[in-house]
Formats: sequence, structure tokens, C-alpha cells
Amino acid sequence: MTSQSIQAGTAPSSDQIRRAPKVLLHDHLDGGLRPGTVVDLARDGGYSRLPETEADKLGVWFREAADSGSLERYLETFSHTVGVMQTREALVRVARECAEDLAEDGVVYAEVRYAPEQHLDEGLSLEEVVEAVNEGFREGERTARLNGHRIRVGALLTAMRHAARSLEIAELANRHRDQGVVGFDIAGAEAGFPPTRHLDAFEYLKRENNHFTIHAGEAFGLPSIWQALQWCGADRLGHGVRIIDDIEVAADGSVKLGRLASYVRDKRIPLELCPSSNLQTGAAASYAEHPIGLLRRLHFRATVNTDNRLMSGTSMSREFEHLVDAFGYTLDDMQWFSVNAMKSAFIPFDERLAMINDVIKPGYAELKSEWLFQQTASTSGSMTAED
Ligand SMILES: O=c1[nH]cnc2c1ncn2[C@@H]1O[C@H](CO)[C@@H](O)[C@H]1O
Ligand SMILES: [Zn+2]
Repeated sequence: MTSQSIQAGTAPSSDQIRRAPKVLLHDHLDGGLRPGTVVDLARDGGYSRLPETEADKLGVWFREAADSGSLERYLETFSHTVGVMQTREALVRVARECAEDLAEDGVVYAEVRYAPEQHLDEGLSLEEVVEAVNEGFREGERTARLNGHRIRVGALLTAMRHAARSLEIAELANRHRDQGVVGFDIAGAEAGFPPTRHLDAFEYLKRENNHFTIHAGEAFGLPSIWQALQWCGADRLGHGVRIIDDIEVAADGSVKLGRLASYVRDKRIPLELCPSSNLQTGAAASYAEHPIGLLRRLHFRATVNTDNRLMSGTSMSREFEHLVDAFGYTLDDMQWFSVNAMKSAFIPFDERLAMINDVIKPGYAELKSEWLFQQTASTSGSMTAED
């Protein structure tokens, strides 16, 4: 074995994982606040319902409350984050910090989603909500740059699946299309709220040649994925992890894909997989048993995502650390996931290609070549007697 192949097989260090260029397609703005910011905004805005008012304790509270085994109970924790995100200043701050935190974690491109209809309680209009969040993202990109990080953040506008504003939100997304909004999504409790309730919104977006993803196949299985793709025409699947129910693995290791799983793989439908979130809502039992291992082996268009950094106490680097531990992934695997995600982003093709060729691949090449220079250092004088 050459030293290069030995090196290629080694697990990346935490520091390498953090510095590796990562691409994030599924992250909720209202699920990623810093605990200290929730405390500050609650105090300044007179929000008195927080279960804890000390930042560290509140962070723990969110993780524990979200660790419920049920999507519905997991979603209840959002009343507190949404509760403190009702003013322009609060939205700008949360969006700015989001971009800064992602950049600090080595994310170079992110699509961050939120539901504008949830931020109208104190009189903001839908337009003002979108403008405030966009302003925050631009500020965050600028501060990140000053700190030596490069990141691009696009917004996805989410409509809540139990509500009835999806067409209005789809129109809002379309109006802001060239101003920071790159697509549309629906989220919220899945069981009982099929995506076909929002067909008019999806048909409108298709007529406008716009892009959308749908939360499907998280808490509910194949029928939800099938509807999202074949009735609604989703470009990507938010989670989509239950596609595993259409894949049979025999005792001898041979694999058989059903019609829907074949379709998803053949058409390269991106799966926005969120391992830690799935563990909390009960969609997967452990990292090692998470379907991402099989889906990656079978070459589905799998991507790694955070979903809700606050509720899961996670980051892109943490998600990759868990996957490196569970599946022995290397920098090559990380690059594969990152390129997959970048290919699946909603920005124009030429920009995606430039991100892949000029940012992502050179970033991994740099990390993968580090061992060469470590060896030079040891051969040029740092060897000890035992060497
Ligand atoms: O994993 C999820 N599945 C479904 N809905 C979610 C998930 N995470 C967050 N939200 C919902 O999306 C809204 C807008 O960001 C959040 O307020 C939350 O209710
Ligand atoms: Zn989500």
C-alpha cells in the first residue's frame, strides 16, 4: 500500500472536518439561533414564556425538549424561537448570526429556510420579513469575509403545511427571486397534512420556472415521498429518509430497489438528509443505523444537513463527525457529499459549477495534500530518537 492510499483511508481530524468546504441545503433559520440570542431577544422584546433564562441552560432545554421521539413534540420547541423573532431588528440579528456561525464552521454555501407567515405577530408585513432576513444574511456574509471566511447564503421561503398560505408564500418567493430568495419549501407536521393540499402553490412555481423542495418522508413514509415527487413535482426531498422503506437488503447483502426508490436514484433526486434531527424525532435509531450509510453506498444523490442546529445542538461539522465515526468516512466521502449538495442547489448552473471547481474541489485538494507537508516537516529535523 502506498502512503497516499494509507492517508486516503484515514479519518479526517475534527479540525480538518471544520476547515473542509461544506454545503448546506436544509437548515431552518428559526431552528439555528444561538441560545444567548434567544435570551437577549426575549428580554429586549418582553417575551416572558422562555423555560430558562440562562443561555447554557436554555441550550440544554432545547436539545432535551426536542429529543422527544415525535416530530409533533419536536416542533413545539419552535414556539419560543419564533416568539422572539417578531421584529425587524430581531430578524436581521438572527440572520446575520446564522451566516456568521455557518461560515465559522466552514460552510461555503447554504440555503436557509424559514416561514415568513410565522413572523407577523408584531405587525411586520411578509415583504418586510423577507427584506429583514435578506439584510441579515448580507451583513453576515460581510462580517464572515472580514473574519477570513467566504460564504454565500440563499433563502428558501417555507409555507406551513397545516396552514393555507402556501400560494401567497410561493408568490412572495417568486417576487424576491433575484433578491436573495432561491426557492420554496413546505414544512410542519407531516402526518395528516399531505403535500397535495398545496398543489396550487407548486403548480404556480412550476409555471414560473421556479424551484422548490418539500419536507417529505421524515415522519411519514413512501406515500408522502411519492406525492411530493409525482403529484407536486418537487426538485428535492426535505429528509426523504424513508425512501429506505422501498429498498430491500437480502441476507447475502444483495439489494433490490422498488419502483419509487429506483425513480429517486435514476432521476438523481437530491435527498436532504439530517441525521441528528432524525435521531431526535425517532426517524432513525442511531447514527450507525441511519439510512445515509446505505444510500451513500447505493449512490443516491445524498446530502448531509443540520435541519435545526439549536434543537439538535449540532453544526455541519458535528454531523460529519458523527458520520465519520459511524461509517469511517474520509475526506473523499465529505467531498462527495459536498459536491452532491452543490449540484443540487437552487442557484444557476454556472455558479454551482464554479463553486464546485473553484471552491470545493480545491478546498479538499488542499486538505488532502496536508500529509505531504507534515512528512516534510518530520524529515527535516523534527524526528525523535524513537523514529
Ligand atoms: O424537521 C422538520 N420537519 C418539519 N418541519 C420542520 C422541521 N424543522 C422545522 N420545521 C418547521 O419549519 C418551520 C419553518 O422553519 C419551523 O418553525 C418548524 O415548525
Ligand atoms: Zn426541516
